[in-house]
Amino acid sequence: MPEPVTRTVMNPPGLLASLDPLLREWLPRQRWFAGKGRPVTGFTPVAATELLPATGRLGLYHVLVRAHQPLIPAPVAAAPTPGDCYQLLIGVREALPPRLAPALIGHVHQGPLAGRTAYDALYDTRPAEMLLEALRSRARVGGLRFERDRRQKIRTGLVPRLVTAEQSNSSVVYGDTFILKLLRRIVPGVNPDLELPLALAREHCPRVPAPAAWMVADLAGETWVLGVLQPYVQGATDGWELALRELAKGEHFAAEARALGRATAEVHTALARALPTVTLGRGALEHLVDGMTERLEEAVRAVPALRPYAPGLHSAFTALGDLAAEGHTWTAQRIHGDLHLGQCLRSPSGKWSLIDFEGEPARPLAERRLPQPPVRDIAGMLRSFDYAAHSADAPLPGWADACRAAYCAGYAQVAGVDPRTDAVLLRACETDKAVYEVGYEARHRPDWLPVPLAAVRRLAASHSS
Ligand SMILES: Nc1ncnc2c1ncn2[C@@H]1O[C@H](COP(=O)(O)OP(=O)(O)O)[C@@H](O)[C@H]1O
Ligand SMILES: O=P(O)(O)O[C@H]1O[C@H](CO)[C@@H](O[C@H]2O[C@H](CO)[C@@H](O)[C@H](O)[C@H]2O)[C@H](O)[C@H]1O
Repeated sequence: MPEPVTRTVMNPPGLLASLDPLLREWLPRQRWFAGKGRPVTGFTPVAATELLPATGRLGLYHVLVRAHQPLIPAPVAAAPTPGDCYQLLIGVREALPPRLAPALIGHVHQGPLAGRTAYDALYDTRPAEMLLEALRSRARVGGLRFERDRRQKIRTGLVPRLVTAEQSNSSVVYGDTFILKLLRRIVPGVNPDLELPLALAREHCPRVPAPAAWMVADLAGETWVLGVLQPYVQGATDGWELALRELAKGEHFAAEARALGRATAEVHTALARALPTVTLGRGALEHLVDGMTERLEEAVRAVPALRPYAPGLHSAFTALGDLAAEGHTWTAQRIHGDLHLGQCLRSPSGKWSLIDFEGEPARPLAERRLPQPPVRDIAGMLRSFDYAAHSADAPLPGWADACRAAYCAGYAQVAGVDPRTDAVLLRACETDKAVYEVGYEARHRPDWLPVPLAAVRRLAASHSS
């Protein structure tokens, strides 16, 4: 039985001074670090809570820290503003056992923790168990508040393991029953990664695992969402893996794409019931077009290889602006915001679920919570089929086109409207997504840059022709 969190010391003295030089080195190397390309020059503590004192065999600290990054021109598009706040769970031991070697942050040489070893405690069993216990028992620990939906039973004794897949955040699976996503870059306010799954649960939408518990910090009159616990879809394969597997076998994926289209439409329909929808008139559409144009300009500054295609890409946005000027309107609603094959899980029985409603991680929270035309999500999925086709060792001609058509047809079956009939909007959204991907890949995975760049070339040519 994991012990509940019992001891809290807010802002333990000297903690950050001990860790500062180590975090400067370690933080930028983390996959989930959002400020890539600019050095970290220091930290401001936002809140630190001692969960276990370092006097014992294991010291444990929950730390919210703002990373200082100098204001130099950002190397790629949509770089976050300086001073992003990160959530860390830091363990401190005399020495690390070999199983925790990948978790090493460093050996502390100064301050009250000098002589000890700091590590990312999410890799460790006991700290992960303590988090689950805190969620189960609705604990309050300093400024940390753990909440749960009492209708979902959370058993004790579930064995934790850290998910090692590439992620924007960090997740721990408990006994193949629950998965806790700890958000890494955190912001104050309502987080769509909790808000939307809760809204969908209220609508009894079976396509999204309903939050079982969540963890927040109450700081200076604001609530910061720190983590969400959801039922774990056992034995699931994500759409990206599955698509690549089928491609490797030379198989088509249209039937699954159609099912994914239906699942997306079910989620959109439920979101439109659960949360307000709005009509986007001329002003709002001009704003949308301006946003897409700015994003393109920013991406061109950051990735000069985009420059020759900018006029062709831009024409997709002006075409949308022209329709708005003619008086066309669109309905907007809350959407997923960053939908791609990796956000779709297929259970062994063939049921598709959608996960990760955080939206595009680099966008400001307020923007991520705005109602959007649902075609934005569809554009994301269409791009994803293209990504998969480009990532295959042996390309299958027509594979992506067949998936794209089947996905739209599946969507139309449920939603009653085929996204392809909205060609100008769909094209603008797909172009915007490809531009976003160029920025994303340049920052996180430069080797992947050719994939969205190939799409950019195609999209630019189709707009200018
Ligand atoms: N409810 C779930 N059931 C099974 N696996 C899940 C579930 N939620 C997330 N995962 C797995 O964890 C990974 C990361 O989750 P995700 O929400 O996409 O995190 P991030 O925002 O960090 O990318 C997913 O790719 C998926 O493999
Ligand atoms: O899953 P996240 O919320 O972290 O989303 C980010 O990372 C994705 C990659 O992991 C990125 O998606 C891009 O690559 C996918 C293949 O790995 C592809 O299926 C997507 O279509 C493509 O956009 C996503 O853009 C980014 O926000």
